[in-house]
Amino acid sequence: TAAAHAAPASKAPADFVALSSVDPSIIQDMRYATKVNFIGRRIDGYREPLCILTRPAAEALHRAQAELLPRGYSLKVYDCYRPQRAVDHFVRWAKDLDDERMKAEFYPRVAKDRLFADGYIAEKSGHSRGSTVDLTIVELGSPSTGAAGGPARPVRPCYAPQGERRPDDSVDMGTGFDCFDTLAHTDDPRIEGVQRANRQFLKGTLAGEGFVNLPEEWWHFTYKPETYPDTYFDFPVAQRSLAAH
Ligand SMILES: C[C@@H](N)C(=O)N[C@H](C)C(=O)O
Ligand SMILES: [Zn+2]
Repeated sequence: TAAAHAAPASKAPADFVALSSVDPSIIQDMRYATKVNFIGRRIDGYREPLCILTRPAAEALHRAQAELLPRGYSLKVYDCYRPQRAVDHFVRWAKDLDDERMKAEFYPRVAKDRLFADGYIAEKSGHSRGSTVDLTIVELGSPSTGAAGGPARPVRPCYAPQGERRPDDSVDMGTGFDCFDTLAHTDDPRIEGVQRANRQFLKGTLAGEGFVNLPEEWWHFTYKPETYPDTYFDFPVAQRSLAAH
């Protein structure tokens, strides 16, 4: 097997693009640039709430979006290219077993020291290779929720019914984004009816454009073939990291 390459450069290669330059209609709700995520702090390396991807992955999302818009739906991305320093932040956080500030919402039923072993977070992530994306589907016309905004509310598990868990304009996928729980497994048999149909709608639409789903997470997809199948980039998430800047 080919060795994994680290890429320390502070700039992205020329074939990385801002998704908004390829498709401005795809909604962006970049959780790791905010405190609304499983750590509860902004993640290292996310300088701006910006979706960056390799051009082929961005163009494939654009094709998927072109199928969804006439049907009254839009894609919404939660995470795209993820610098290695962000993954290192996840790893550091995971070792601090005393920090469970977001457990009650994001991983109530999984021990913190199992999150990597159970496949919910990776020490070497496909996101750092630039062709992996976390995303959902939004029905056009739904009131935008904005992850970081909204009034204070009681904390509820990410697998609580849609009307009880953290507000999100996503169609009902049965859990929220980054819900580290077996209920987030794409084909979990307890997910039925509209929720199962919504997961299949997302997976089927993206599969048609070359994306492969991670079975542990209904929201996680990798475009194949990857432009950089074994390079883990570390440039920050910022416009100025991109060649066109
Ligand atoms: C952390 C979550 N959003 C995710 O992307 N998990 C996979 C396994 C990864 O870290 O690559
Ligand atoms: Zn992911």
